[in-house]
Amino acid sequence: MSLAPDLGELLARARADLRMGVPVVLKAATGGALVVAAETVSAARLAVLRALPGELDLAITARRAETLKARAYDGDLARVMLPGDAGLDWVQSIADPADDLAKPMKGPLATRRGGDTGLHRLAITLVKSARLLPAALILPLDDPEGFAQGEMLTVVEADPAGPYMLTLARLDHVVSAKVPLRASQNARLHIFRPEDGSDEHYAIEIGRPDRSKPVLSRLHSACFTGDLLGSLKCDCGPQLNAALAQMGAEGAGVLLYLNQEGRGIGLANKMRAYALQDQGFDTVEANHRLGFEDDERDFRLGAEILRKMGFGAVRLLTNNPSKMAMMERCGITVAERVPLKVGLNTYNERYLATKAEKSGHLL
Ligand SMILES: Nc1nc2c(ncn2[C@@H]2O[C@H](COP(=O)(O)OP(=O)(O)OP(=O)(O)O)[C@@H](O)[C@H]2O)c(=O)[nH]1
Ligand SMILES: [Zn+2]
Repeated sequence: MSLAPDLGELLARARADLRMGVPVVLKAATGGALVVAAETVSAARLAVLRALPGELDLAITARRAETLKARAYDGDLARVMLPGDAGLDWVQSIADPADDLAKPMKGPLATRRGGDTGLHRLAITLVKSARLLPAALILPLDDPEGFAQGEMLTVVEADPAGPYMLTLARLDHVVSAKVPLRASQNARLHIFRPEDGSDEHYAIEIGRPDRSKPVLSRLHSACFTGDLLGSLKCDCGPQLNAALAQMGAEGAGVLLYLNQEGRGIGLANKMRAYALQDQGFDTVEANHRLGFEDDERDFRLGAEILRKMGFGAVRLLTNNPSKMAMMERCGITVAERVPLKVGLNTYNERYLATKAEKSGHLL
C-alpha cells in the first residue's frame, strides 16, 4: 500500500485543477495529451499552449457543434482547429453561447477528422464533471509524464479513467441526526459522501418507514433558485415542500436531496441556460446550445442511497416517467407513481409545458 493518490483521487484533483484553469495531463498507452478547460484557461496560459509544438484543438460536444454549424466527424464530439490568430476571446466564444445571437459569424469553423478521439472524449467528460462548459483545449504530447513532471501537473491514466468515470463511486453514510421540520418533527437528516470526492447528497427520513413495504419517496434534484430563493421560474420549491408535507401527513417517507443542480450541469451553467432563455430559447434548447444533453443527471445515485437505507420499493412522488424507468432499471421497484402537481404560475407555464412536450413529463 502506498500513500500515492489512486485513480479516483487523481480525477478529483484533475477536476479541481481544471476549475482553476490549471491544465492536466492525460497519459495513454502511447503518448498522451495536455488538457485545459476553455472556460477557465487564462490568456497567459493560452499563449504558452500556442507556443508549444503540436496541433492544439478545441474539443466541443456535437450539440454545441450543431449550433455553431461546425461539422462533427467524431459522433458525439467535434475537434475545432484553432485559427492562427485565435486568442482567448475566440476560445470563449466557441465554448460559451452567450453572444451567439449578438455575434453570429464565428466560422466557418474547420474541424478535424480521422485519428483517435479517445482523449478528447475523456477531456469533455472531465470538464463536464467539473461542472464547467463542455469545451476543452487539447494538445497531443509525446512524453506526457516528462512534461507533467516539468510543469508539476496532475497526470491521469486515460485507459482506466474512461470506464472509472462511467461507474458510480461508492457512497459512504457519514452521519445522521434528528432535525425537527415544519412538515414533521420526527425527521432525520442523513449525509452520504461519494468516495470520488464529488458532492455529498442528503436523505431526509420522516418517521421510521417500514423497510418491507414501498416507501413514499421523492428524488429531489437541488435547485438553489427554486428551493432556497423561491424562484417562480420552476416548480422545485413548492414540490420540495409538498413532498415533505405529504410525508409528514402520512407519518413516513424518505426525500433524497441530490446535489445535481440544474439537471446535473451545475448552478453556473444553469444561470447560463437562464440567460439563453431570456433570449427566447426554451429549457431544452438552452441546454443544447451550451453543449449539454437535456438531462445530465445520474439517477443511479438515488437508487444506491435508497438501497443503502434498506429500501427496495417506492411510491415515487414525481411527474417524470423517465425517473421511474431509471429507478426500475437500477433495481428499485416503483410500486406507484404519486403525482406532484404544485407551484404552477405565469412565469413557469412555458417551462412546464416544454418539459411535458419535450421531456415527457406528465401534466
Ligand atoms: N438545466 C436546467 N436545469 C433546470 C432548469 N430549471 C430547473 N432546472 C433544474 O431541474 C431540476 C429539477 O428537475 P425537473 O425537470 O423540474 O423535475 P424532475 O426532477 O425531472 O421531475 P419531477 O420529479 O416531476 O420534479 C433541478 O436540478 C433544477 O435545478 C433549466 O431551465 N435548465
Ligand atoms: Zn427549480
